[in-house]
Amino acid sequence: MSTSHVALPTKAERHKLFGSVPPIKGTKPTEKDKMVDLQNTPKNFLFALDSVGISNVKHPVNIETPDGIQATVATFELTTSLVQDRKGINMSRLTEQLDAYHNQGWTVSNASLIEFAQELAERMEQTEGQLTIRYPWFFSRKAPATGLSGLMNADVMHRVSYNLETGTASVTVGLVINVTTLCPCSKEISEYSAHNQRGYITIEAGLDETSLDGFDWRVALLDAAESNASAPLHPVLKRPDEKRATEIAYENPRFVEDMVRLIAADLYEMKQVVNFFVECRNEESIHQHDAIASITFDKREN
Ligand SMILES: Nc1nc2c(ncn2[C@@H]2O[C@H](COP(=O)(O)OP(=O)(O)OP(=O)(O)O)[C@@H](O)[C@H]2O)c(=O)[nH]1
Repeated sequence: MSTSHVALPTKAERHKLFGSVPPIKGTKPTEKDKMVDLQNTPKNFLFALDSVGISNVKHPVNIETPDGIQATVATFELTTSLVQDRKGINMSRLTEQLDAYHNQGWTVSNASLIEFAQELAERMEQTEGQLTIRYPWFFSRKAPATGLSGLMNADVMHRVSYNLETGTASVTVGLVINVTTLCPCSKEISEYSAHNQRGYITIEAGLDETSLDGFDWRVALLDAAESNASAPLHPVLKRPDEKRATEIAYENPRFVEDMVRLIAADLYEMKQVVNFFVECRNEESIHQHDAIASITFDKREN
């Protein structure tokens, strides 16, 4: 029988039917100033912590880029250090600060992220404020022969921390970008053709915070990845472009090992980069598995 013409119980009755019950008359205080503040009751809690906070916070943001302000959606991780004699941090203050910045028309830049991390430490009454932001960054890309353009994107990571005791900031940035890699071995041994694949390049770089003026690290890291690949990817390719892109890859064969070494060389030469991590993962087209290579390097130790 159809229920479309039958009068249903009210919504409140329906909720009751499905098990909802009214709130009890409780005994615990409901006013904030009468509630126990567990987080701030001092005691020896055995250890200080490096980092405590919240992750996976999705938020709209405006990002400062070389092509102007870009609106995107970012995922935040907001944390602070924690002293030994406090049980916990006041976590609500993290999203409270994010909302305050958003309402003031915040534009994300390296300087404003450091300012955010410093304010986080002050607001949370802890030594160090830390935040990591990840977002898709869009940039224009022209086809190699016709020059037709389209938008590409790379996944960007920007991590900053600010230490109130030393008054110093630390900055780590990163990028994940896809490229074409063509197998040197396959090119060498085959009568014709060479297998090629989509490579996933991950770069993370610690930056010297004092030498960043005029340095757009997104553009620099993107160039390090793409200029050392067999070929970059393109959103729009007509036939003359496809021919050129295919030939460029054939002219520049790369193993995963070649990729990470060549990118490492570019990062080694960037004076703003202090230390770095590079990984290349190829989704092999002649195997079911991936090929991987990585390097971690610190210029201060080498
Ligand atoms: N420290 C801590 N807080 C948690 C945890 N899980 C949930 N919470 C959060 O506790 C928060 C509420 O506590 P506070 O931020 O200390 O609230 P409050 O003391 O009223 O805030 P202030 O007025 O800023 O001092 C909520 O945002 C919860 O999400 C946890 O594992 N550790």
